[in-house]
Amino acid sequence: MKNFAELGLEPKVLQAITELGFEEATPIQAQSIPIAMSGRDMIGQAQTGTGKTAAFGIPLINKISKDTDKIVALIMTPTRELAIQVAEEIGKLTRFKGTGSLPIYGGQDIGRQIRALKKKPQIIIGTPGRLLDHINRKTIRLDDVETVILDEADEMLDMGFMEDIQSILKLVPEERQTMLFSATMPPNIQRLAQQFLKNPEHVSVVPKQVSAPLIDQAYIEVPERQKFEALCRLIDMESPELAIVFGRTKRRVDELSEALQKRGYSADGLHGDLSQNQRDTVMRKFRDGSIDVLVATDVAARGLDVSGVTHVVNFDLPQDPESYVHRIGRTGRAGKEGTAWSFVTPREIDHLHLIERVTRHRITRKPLPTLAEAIEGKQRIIAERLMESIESGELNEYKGLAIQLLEQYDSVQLLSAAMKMLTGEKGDSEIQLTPEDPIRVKRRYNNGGKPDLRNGRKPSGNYGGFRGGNSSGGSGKGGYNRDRDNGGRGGYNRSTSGGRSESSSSSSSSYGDRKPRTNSGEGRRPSKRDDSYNK
Ligand SMILES: Nc1ncnc2c1ncn2[C@@H]1O[C@H](COP(=O)(O)OP(=O)(O)OP(=O)(O)O)[C@@H](O)[C@H]1O
Ligand SMILES: [Mg+2]
Repeated sequence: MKNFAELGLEPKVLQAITELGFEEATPIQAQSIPIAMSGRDMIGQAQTGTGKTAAFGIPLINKISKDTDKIVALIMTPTRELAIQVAEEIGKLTRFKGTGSLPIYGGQDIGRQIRALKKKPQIIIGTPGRLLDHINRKTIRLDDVETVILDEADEMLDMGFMEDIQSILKLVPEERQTMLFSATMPPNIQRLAQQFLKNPEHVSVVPKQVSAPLIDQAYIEVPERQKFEALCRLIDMESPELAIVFGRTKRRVDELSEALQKRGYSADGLHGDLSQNQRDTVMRKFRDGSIDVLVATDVAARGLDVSGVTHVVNFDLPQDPESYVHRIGRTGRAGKEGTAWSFVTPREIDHLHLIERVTRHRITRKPLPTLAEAIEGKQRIIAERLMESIESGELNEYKGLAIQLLEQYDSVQLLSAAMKMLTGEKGDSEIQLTPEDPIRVKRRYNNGGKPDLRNGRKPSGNYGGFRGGNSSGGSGKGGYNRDRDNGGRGGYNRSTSGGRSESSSSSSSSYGDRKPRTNSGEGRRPSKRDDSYNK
């Protein structure tokens, strides 16, 4: 583990890191920062939630001199939400240095962006489509850009941004530093790297397993028709702090979030067909904890960093094993533990085995939570809420009536009735969701071999597969393993308590939907990508 102070960063950057509560550099940070500071091009791969944003953000900010009013750095991300989230982290890191930065993404009023650009930010964080729009309008000039960062590069290419990225990169002076972060290294990423990076250093934090080790993974075999009941029981039993439930299609997400609300859960849905405003509102509520369950399509699978997400539920299995890794990676971040549950219909068991094979991780089978477990979980929460209420005081105005009631009824009986009401039972009204077809194993995976997760081709070159995949071309060491058994958290710690409030400032989240890889519903869109995210 490396201390940030050993990396030779300037004091104002170090101060910002301390303020963020980062104590030690994560492995990807410890390896990337010195290379980035040397000015070399680089390619980085590491597991979800291990701090890749700061791995490029810290050296970038360290490098920028304050006296310029030109755009000297460009960060590209696949979705609007990520542009905003990365901009926020950059904003925190530039706090003492005062470097200006601005997110530029589709769905936001372009006039407003043009006005903000007049304030001369030095770092632009944007989605490719909207960036190109500004470049064509000449409201963004790239002539002075010295550093380019591609975050989630494979995802950007998957979404059909290859041409946009190429057009943008061609406009950046050749004399520059380029850093590319990607989960996978399929041939098209390698081509992009060959075309635009100069002799890049590979940094790959190679895990034994593909997914983060702090995520407990389980599955429940459940018929399609019983999934909703299973979800309610699971939520009751586990009482997550914050949970993300992934559904396969937009219709599914709508139906599911509505059904959960009907049953009294504090849930809301997120997908690419919602208006920008609705998406902002849902994300803000989720970040500040005023909703506990976010039901989402894969739009929320990548990069999203919300602290306090203790549970991820795959209500529907994802099509790709890779998507599974990204989805569950929304929990178990920054050294915290998390739990991932997947619902698997009997016909999807093969698909689950495929996910296990590709991720090299066994997913434990667990029984459907029983009604008794669900009720017990619910009651535990109610008891906690009652105790919190007692501690908060302010009960005086209720006391008179309480005394009266106690004269009439037994205290246990009274309290039980109150608890029953508090469980928010709105009756177990029969809820039926429109069934989804089971996922089938794609032929390309059926060879029992190790598939290239993107292109159905064997990985070529030194590296393939997931972030930090099975073989690495990089200088990766033992990876980002936190050894639970010896009680150590070999990982990294935040000194501040973190918690929800930390991210609650990120009010204006917005998403673009990704090009779905599903075979139904939103997957049927013919276009290469959903232009709503960028334009
Ligand atoms: N050195 C550190 N110490 C403690 N926390 C950190 C450190 N670096 C980053 N974090 C925190 O870890 C969380 C995850 O970071 P980040 O979003 O950059 O992960 P990522 O590797 O990009 O994940 P993904 O693959 O999902 O995009 C963030 O909340 C970030 O603030
Ligand atoms: Mg990231």
